[in-house]
Amino acid sequence: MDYLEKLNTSQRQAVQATEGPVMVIAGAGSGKTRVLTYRIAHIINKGIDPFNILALTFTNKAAQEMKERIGKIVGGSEARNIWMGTFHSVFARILRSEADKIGYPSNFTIYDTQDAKNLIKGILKEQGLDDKVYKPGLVLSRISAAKNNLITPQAYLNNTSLQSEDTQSAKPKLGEVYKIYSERCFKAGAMDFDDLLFKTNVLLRDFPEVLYKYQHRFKYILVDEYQDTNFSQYLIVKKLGAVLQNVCVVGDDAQSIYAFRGANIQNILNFKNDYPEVKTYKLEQNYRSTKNIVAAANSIIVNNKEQIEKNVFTDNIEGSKIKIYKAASDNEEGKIVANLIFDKQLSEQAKNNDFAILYRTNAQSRAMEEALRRKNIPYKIYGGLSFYQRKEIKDLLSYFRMIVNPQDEEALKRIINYPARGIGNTTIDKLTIAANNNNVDLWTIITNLNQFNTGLNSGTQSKIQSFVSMMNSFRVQLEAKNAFDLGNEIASTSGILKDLYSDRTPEGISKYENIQELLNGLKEFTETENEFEEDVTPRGLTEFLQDVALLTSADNEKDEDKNKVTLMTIHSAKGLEFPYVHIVGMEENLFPSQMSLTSRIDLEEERRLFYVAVTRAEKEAVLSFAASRYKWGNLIFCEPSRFIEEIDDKCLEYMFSETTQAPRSQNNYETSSSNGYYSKPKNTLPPKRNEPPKIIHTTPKNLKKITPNISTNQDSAANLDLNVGTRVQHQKFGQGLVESIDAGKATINFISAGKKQLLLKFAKLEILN
Ligand SMILES: Nc1ncnc2c1ncn2[C@@H]1O[C@H](COP(=O)(O)OP(=O)(O)OP(=O)(O)O)[C@@H](O)[C@H]1O
Ligand SMILES: [Mg+2]
Repeated sequence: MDYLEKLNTSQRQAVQATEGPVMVIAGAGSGKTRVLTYRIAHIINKGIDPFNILALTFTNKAAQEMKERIGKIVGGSEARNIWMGTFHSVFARILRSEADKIGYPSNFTIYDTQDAKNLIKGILKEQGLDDKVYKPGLVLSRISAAKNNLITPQAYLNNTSLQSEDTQSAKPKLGEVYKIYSERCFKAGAMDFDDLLFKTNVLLRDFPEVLYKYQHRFKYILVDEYQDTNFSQYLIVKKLGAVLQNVCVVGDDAQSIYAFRGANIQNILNFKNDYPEVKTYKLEQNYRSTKNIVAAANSIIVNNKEQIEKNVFTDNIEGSKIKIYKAASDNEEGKIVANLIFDKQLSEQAKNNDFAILYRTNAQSRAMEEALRRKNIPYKIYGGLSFYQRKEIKDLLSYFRMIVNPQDEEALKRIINYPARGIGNTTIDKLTIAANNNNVDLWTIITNLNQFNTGLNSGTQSKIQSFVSMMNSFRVQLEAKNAFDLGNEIASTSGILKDLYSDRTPEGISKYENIQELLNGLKEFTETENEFEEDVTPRGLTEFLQDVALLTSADNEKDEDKNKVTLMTIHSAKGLEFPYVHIVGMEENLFPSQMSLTSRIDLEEERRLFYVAVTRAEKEAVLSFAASRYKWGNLIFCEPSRFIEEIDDKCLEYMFSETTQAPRSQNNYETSSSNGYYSKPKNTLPPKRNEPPKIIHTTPKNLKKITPNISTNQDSAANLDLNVGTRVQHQKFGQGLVESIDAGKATINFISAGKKQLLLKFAKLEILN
């Protein structure tokens, strides 16, 4: 039990109190996430099957890291079987296996924000509503808020206060848009992100046997960052934990920063009401940061009226003060930060990945990126447009999506005329009207053109028909081909590769390379083996899409990104830590943001955000602000943020004086080369283009190869008398029911592990009935 020695007394108590409800509300860096990690390891060491543990984290990457750490403590490969991930990814998995109950196909599509907005735009157009009044983003956040509070479209329409609120804001039709939006998603076999939680709630509410099953499967439930759960998430945890009550939540009310997305700090207070027996543990020692940083953070957060009182101290060193830099402009701020990072790397032998630059809004990254490039400092940006949201990637993925689920209308609209095949917007509008009039989906219309009155001429009809036959030719291969082979075929046959190859602008070249990168990803996905040699659950496009749809922006990190400076918004930095943290844009109207200045509640949320930012730092936090910056094309003058003044003066060091406009380190500026351009880092230069397009196949290095060991297992397999309906026991997957048998392969639905396809000649199965 030596791992328990790596915890302080209260951490250890929280880890060892495995039975019954437990809550840990404690300050930043006090080891809450560490407690969750060790607690899970401890539960496994007590003999609980990892399949019976549900752990919900803020990103999938956090889940991955936690699993690795648990794996090191408990040994073996058991940790991989824990049900761990974000709320969205865990419940998407559960919804897939229960989809039929709520009328969805198990291969339902997950609409991202962009798909959802496009759908809303389409609905507004059809309904003749002005999208300047009904701004799609705003409509979507209203729908999202309704879903997260479990308000159905019908309940929305019946709710007089919601209705009058909408009427007052000149948007009386919002309820109807919500209703049509939900119907369209359903018809398209699609769920948006909020649906993943909303429908889970519906499932657990309307199907007692399903609720019972998961209540008993998840014997232990753990939630990190509990302060940022919304009502929908709160209710799922409450329902699942209601019987066994082994629910452990950890969080920090001072770090609640997602109220704008429906997170509800009340969930912490509710927890005590729901579980009167709850054991609460205080963690007061910060292990992350220097005394100076902890003192600064404490002095920030006391300005908030609404908070649970906490005492946070640290035994770490005093550390240097928090330095504050002033820049004349946002570009100069970028240069200052890049120079400071450069200098620190020299003086402290710091690595690139020891640094993070945090900002309030994504737009601020530009000035930082430019300055880092000038100094040849490698960096990576989290958030912003992730790889999978780039246009060319979404186009190809839309082909995949339609092949898996042909009802997926947003995917269909993206690709029916990409690459161009003469099917214009008017045609798509006509098809949409026909679909709505007949209450069917678009795919039904285009596969049965002669049965519906679409008003399209025969030329257009035949173009649509060739699109349909191409898609059908892909669809028939879905089961037989692996993700890479089929994906590769689609990229060439659809004409996407050719289209992008013909574009020789730098953007075109980079798009082409992105597609190659996606195909490499498919190759790797295809070749990654399932853990057991008998497990031949296919790795096709269906499985690939399931993995991709739920990646959060923090989950996209590639190996080559490991040693880079991190640029991210403060929101996405939650839970992370870095030796050196730069918080930039410390200006009024930017941080705190303009929108927050009218109410105390919003201002307090901004202050919590600042608290989160400062507490990411281990050794040093550096603040900077610009005296002017461009906003919407206009130069505006800025005042330093009020948050700077709120920090205890003892913790601060001002690196400028009001008379000298420029900061001290100005002399270090690198002058730009004579033509005013900087050179790009070598690895981003486009490749030479005199060779024909070529897809590069990478094979992951650490791939283990199967050496089938037929002789030892064949005999036992031959003796097995398996039939559909036979109950079996597998050494790792536990109990399951045989659903089908085909050519030496059985599809078995395991109670804990879900559906697997196993090769019978290898599978060590025991028959139970
Ligand atoms: N008892 C301990 N001994 C040594 N290091 C510890 C101990 N507890 C926590 N740490 C370290 O302190 C750092 C902060 O811990 P952790 O990330 O778990 O804090 P947290 O409370 O989850 O922070 P946040 O509120 O930012 O999410 C980590 O690097 C962790 O490994
Ligand atoms: Mg944490």
